[in-house]
Amino acid sequence: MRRSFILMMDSLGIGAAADAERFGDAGANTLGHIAEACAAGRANNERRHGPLRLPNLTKLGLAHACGEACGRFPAGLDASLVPVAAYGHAQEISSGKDTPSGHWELAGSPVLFDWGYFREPVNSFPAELLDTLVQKAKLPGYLGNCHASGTSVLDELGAEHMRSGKPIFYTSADSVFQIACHEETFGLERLYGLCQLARDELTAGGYNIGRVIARPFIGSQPGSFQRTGNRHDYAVEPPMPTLLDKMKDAGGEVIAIGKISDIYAGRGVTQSIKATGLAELWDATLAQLSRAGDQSIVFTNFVDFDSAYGHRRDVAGYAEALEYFDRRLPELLERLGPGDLVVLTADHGCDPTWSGTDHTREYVPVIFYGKPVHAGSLGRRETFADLGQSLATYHGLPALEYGHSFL
Ligand SMILES: O=P(O)(O)O[C@H]1O[C@H](CO)[C@@H](O)[C@H]1O
Ligand SMILES: [Mn+2]
Ligand SMILES: [Mn+2]
Repeated sequence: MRRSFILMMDSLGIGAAADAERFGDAGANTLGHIAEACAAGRANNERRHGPLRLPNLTKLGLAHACGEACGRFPAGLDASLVPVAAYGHAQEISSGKDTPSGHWELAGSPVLFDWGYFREPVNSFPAELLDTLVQKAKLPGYLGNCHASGTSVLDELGAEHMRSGKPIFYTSADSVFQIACHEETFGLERLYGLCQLARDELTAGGYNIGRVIARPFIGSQPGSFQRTGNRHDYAVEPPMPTLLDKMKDAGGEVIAIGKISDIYAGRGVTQSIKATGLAELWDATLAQLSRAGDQSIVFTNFVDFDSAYGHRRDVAGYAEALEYFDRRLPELLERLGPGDLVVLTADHGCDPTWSGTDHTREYVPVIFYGKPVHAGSLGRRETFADLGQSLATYHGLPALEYGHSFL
């Protein structure tokens, strides 16, 4: 029985990529800087303190991969452990450092074209697009129309949104059109309808925008507003066939957990399972140990690293989340069958010590663990697609257009 469990640790970069300068990210290092802050006692909160404790991830070679990627072993982690998995780091060939690019490239479909972006910090969106949305969705107007952090924008405009019924439109350095609306006063279904309309208008208008994202929230006043797990991404489809497509076409299973199905616009997914928060994402993943059949890919996106800690520049929170992830890992590793493969990777960086609130262009970890894999260093991989190509090889699927298999 051949099965792969892909654990996508969203935003866990392990060192500035060779082309990071182009993104203003030379020197960024998500894992390295978190470890450094922890070791220096600068990442304490009510639940964690002191050096970063990741014994299980270190045993799999995460720290060694980071050391090879950036030339410095992450502070406080155990360099004497000999990794029991194949480990390395991968460079991204896609033009952007966004979530779809990272996920699609991993699956053999890099984004070699440039996305459209809304670059202006204020008045970011074209007036004709906004006018069309107001008119077609019968809106009383809109708020925002700027670059913003999705939590700060709620503190600034959430109350006005509740009073006026005007949706909050905002964007970031990513190719995104985000819409924040109150789940109760505006309505969740109405928000989804508005996002679908925005998706259609952006596609028809040739704006080349990767995603529209519904950002529903609850609460009654600034400071108490909270985004909910009903976030929904409306992505365009990957430009070429992916590992997921090939598995589905071959009659196998592709079980997408969390945001995965949204990110691939449903393409190649045979079953989509919703889960919110690291604990639920882990539970849903582990449940597949006894459910997924032969020739299946179980693919989980652990989004919280990115959305709850990376973008929020919350170093202690990110460290705490990594330690939680590390504690759950044995529940999977100890129950693997002889044909099970565990893959750990990331889609980009989001260094919580870096300026701004955007992603960072970094190498991502490549970790393959299981009986079919020889432990040891894989070194630097030229593209994330090497992961997908290796999985295609493992499952006996037709080759992907990009990537070299290391299996
Ligand atoms: O600040 P929030 O809303 O979390 O936005 C983040 O999430 C979006 C998708 O990755 C990006 O635009 C990024 O900036
Ligand atoms: Mn991401
Ligand atoms: Mn992000």
